[in-house]
Amino acid sequence: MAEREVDDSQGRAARSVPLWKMLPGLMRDPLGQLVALADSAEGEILRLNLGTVRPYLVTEPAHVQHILRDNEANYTRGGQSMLWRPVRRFTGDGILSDGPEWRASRARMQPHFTAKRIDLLVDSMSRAISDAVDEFDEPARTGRWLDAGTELGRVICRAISSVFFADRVSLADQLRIVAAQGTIVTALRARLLLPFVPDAVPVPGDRALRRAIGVVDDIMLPLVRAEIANPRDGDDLLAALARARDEHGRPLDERQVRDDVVASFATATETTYAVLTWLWPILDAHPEIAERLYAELDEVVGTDRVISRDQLSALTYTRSVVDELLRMYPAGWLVPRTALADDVIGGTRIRAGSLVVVSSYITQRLARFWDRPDTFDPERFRGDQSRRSHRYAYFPFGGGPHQCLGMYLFNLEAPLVVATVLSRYRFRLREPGMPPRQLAAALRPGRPVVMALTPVRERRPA
Ligand code: HEM
Repeated sequence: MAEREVDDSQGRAARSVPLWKMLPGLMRDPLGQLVALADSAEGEILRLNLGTVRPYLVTEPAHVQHILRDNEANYTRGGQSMLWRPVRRFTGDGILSDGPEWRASRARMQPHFTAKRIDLLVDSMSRAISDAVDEFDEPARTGRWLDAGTELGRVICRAISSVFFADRVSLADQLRIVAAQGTIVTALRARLLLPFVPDAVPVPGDRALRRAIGVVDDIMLPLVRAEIANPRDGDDLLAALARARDEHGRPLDERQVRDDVVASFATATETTYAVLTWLWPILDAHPEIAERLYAELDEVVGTDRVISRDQLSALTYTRSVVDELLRMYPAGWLVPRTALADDVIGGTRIRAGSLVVVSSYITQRLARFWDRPDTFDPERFRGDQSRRSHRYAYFPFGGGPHQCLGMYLFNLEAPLVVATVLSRYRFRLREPGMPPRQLAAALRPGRPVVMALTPVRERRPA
């Protein structure tokens, strides 16, 4: 199955895996095949031979740490990197790029997303989520089917919009942006799967991508222009970036503001939506875990509408369910880089200019680091068991200087959404069973998750 390249320079050459030989399995279950390959390599770095593109597949936690943190300067997201080049058509050259533009964006945005800053949002976010979840009362009474993804999109927008644009973008426009992002994520699949095709050569999805970017720009650009012309005092990201100055003391141009607000809103909604949509089929498939979760919610939240800070801290099982969701379905499953200079990792030589692929999905399912890796088991994240063998055996939010900016936001928002919905309603899926995984920029379910809700009990008046 694998051949070793001949190389007499420093470090040994990576074992080359001719992926075309595995094509039938790869077509059926690409991620499953890559996990099996990584398991059999026992930590060795592999070179996946896809013909014109030959990425290194790096799965060992210590090697992941080398790329994302210890020698991160050698591994860039800039240039022609897989995933990032097509993503930048939508998000521009700011926070999702690399080099000086990224550094400047990160420095401007970081203060908005610190643990301390996010902690101040507990009460307002909990209220916003409660108000959004109130809208399930009617479909729960009538038994109407709901698309979990669409409904979660609405709840998530209500939860986080104040962080991004105060009340400047209506819920309807936010939902149009979220829908356009869905089109973009899917339209980018061809570029993701065909990283060697230059931008000038059209691939399926290009037209849908352009149209969807147009939808976002039609909403955001006039707004950004108006904010720059008349800066506000607000502490939302849009107001702050519209007031910001670059290192020469000049205001940012409208493109810079648009790119960073759009990039962070898109990553915030897309990832949260993707992870939480997996929750329903998972709970449906594991009634004992669902019961345990309901018991905690019953005890801690009871009939309260708005979850308090103390209640949130007491929701430890809910937290573990979310952590385990992030292990098995990490939305940011693919973290590619391009090596700038030759390097040696664990004795294997990495050649300058080549693509290096790190994947939380693969590492978080390695049998050497995870007992029963394909079993959903929140107990892994409880008490003593939560001690990891290696920091980078679990890295749903990446690591090093590019570590997810929204980690604290997600860690606040996700348990609040889960607890608010499931303390009030039980659900029934229209189509039981786990959906296939859609390999797009985020790891989404490959079919809609449709469900009906029923109220747990009569609600206490507000
Ligand atoms: C389930 C939730 C989320 C997951 C799994 C996730 C995952 C990730 C990962 C793996 C990275 C590292 C990318 C890299 O190293 O190249 C990242 C970066 C990033 N994430 Fe998240 N993310 C999530 C939620 C959010 C939220 C809520 C926000 C809202 C602000 C956000 C904003 C960002 C941004 C702006 C970056 C780029 C940071 C940088 O390069 O400096 N993410 N995320």
